Amino acid sequence: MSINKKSNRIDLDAGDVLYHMKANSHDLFYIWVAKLSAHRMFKKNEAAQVHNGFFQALSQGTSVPGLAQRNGMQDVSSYQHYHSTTDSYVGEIAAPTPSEFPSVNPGVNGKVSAWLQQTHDPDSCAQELNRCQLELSELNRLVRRLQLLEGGQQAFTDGELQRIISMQNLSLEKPKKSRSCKIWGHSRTMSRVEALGMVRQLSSSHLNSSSQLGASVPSLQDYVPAVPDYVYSQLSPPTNTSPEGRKIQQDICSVSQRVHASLKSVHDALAQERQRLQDTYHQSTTLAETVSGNESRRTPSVTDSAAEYFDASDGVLNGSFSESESGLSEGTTSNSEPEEGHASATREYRASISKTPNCVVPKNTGRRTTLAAHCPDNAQVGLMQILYNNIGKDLSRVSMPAALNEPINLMQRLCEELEYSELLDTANNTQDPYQRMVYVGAFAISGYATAHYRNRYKPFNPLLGETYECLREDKGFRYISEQVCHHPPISACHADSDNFSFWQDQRWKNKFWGKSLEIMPTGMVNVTLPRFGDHYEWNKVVTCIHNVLSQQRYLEHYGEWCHHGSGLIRKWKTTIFTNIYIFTVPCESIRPP
Ligand SMILES: CC(C)CCC[C@@H](C)[C@H]1CC[C@H]2[C@@H]3CC=C4C[C@@H](O)CC[C@]4(C)[C@H]3CC[C@]12C
Repeated sequence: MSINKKSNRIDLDAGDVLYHMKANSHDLFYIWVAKLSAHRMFKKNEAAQVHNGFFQALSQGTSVPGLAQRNGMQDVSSYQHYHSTTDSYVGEIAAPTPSEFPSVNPGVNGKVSAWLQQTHDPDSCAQELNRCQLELSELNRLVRRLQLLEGGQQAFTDGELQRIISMQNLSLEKPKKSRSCKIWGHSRTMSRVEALGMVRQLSSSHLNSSSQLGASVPSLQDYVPAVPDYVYSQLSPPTNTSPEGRKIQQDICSVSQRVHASLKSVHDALAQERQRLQDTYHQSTTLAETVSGNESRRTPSVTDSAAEYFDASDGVLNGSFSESESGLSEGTTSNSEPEEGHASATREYRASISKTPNCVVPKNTGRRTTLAAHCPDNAQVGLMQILYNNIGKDLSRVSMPAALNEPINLMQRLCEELEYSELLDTANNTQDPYQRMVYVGAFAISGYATAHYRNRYKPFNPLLGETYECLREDKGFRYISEQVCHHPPISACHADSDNFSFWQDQRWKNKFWGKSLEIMPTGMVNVTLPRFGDHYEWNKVVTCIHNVLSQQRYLEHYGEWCHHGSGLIRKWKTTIFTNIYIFTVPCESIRPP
């Protein structure tokens, strides 16, 4: 979690998802921060506690608290303790010392806690059980009311029971073809005394005090099966027909169904967790067989960096790290394929637009079609190790191996945002202002088109004062840019053509979250269309490099994107999930008077 007091912002890294929240007032901000901190502390303790339970269970070979319920309720006391601590939001149990679990090393402990932290909703079971307890109290109340209604008797005494049994001529012999006996699994006939004892216990102790209900649940389950249906049902023949009685019966029915549903969901959740635990266990044992000596490696802590790009340093390659660690092995060869595919698609597209009458595209520009140098294979670069060695440091000061770089700098990369400048040409030749806006909007997101293929290398950070110029005769524009600030890095650029002018000065802010890296651009992008005198302006969305250290690296672009055009003001809310879909929702469209 990171907070920004000035802007009342809270950023939360929840593993797969990053949440960005902004409180409307300072008070609200402080309340949120206090609650989130309390929650985080609680979660930490809870993880330590459950973790503790798991290891105790593993080392002692007993069942886990909570699961114990299903395994015959032997461990009810520990379950209740766990439950009560989660309720009161107090985590009194400290993480176990390594000596408590001699068989488990700290690395594994850390992994298990991390695993537990990722559990979908660890306290949903506790909530569900709480709800269940309330429902059972309600059920108890309803049953008692029904009893009162039916005869004003709260519980059966020995004498009363005997009287009822003799009066009603109840049979304590098991009926031969009874189906109910199958349900409870009884194979012998009960004696009169046994039946009376059980019914008495059931009626007096378990249906009496609602406050004890939680504690009595296990014994209720123990006893209820002991009373065969055929005896119990005969004790209270369905004589009651009053509307209130019927209503209570209906309520009992619906509350029981809810209890059943709650218990079922708890059961499902626990079964799911069990499965997950099993899977993780299998995975880690297979991994442990292939990778050795990983104990000392920890996940890097979340570091906040106001800086952006790392200067490259040659020869810092560390070939000793495993492929899985560097996260760059996969796609080394396959990566070229999509690049090629993309290049040929681009060529085809260019060929198709060159046929359009509007565009005059010189066929042979003499420009190179590929970069002079190939990207080196950076599969062996141990990013993890580099980050470990620099935990807590400002990442902008950390030297990164040049093998991580593509052979272009950031200003060149920014020039690629003009790859689909035909959209602006078309906009400048479109009469309908709304259509123009659409073309400009399409151009604004076209800059992200390569994001899917380009997530393995980073551009070089330009030096202060470095310039880059690009003449695109084929597209009819010229582009110039300069690095105007080194710390923080700010690149300014300007492009001109007959159909448009384009300029931007972007400052990049980075946030490293441990698993992902967020790039937050600040500054506006501007486009003017000379034919109509339109001026469009928009901000850039956040680019997030997910799984920055692993093989499943992918880029995601998200955020609110406001797009203003002269004559029209349109706000778009845009979320772009690279490789999946681009989702743009126009929020407002106002034509000023
Ligand atoms: C080498 C590994 C570890 C990291 C790779 C980082 C790559 C994917 C990062 C580093 C710099 C990033 C670029 C920085 C700035 C911009 C401009 C923005 O308007 C669109 C995204 C874009 C173009 C980013 C795309 C992703 C990017 C290229």
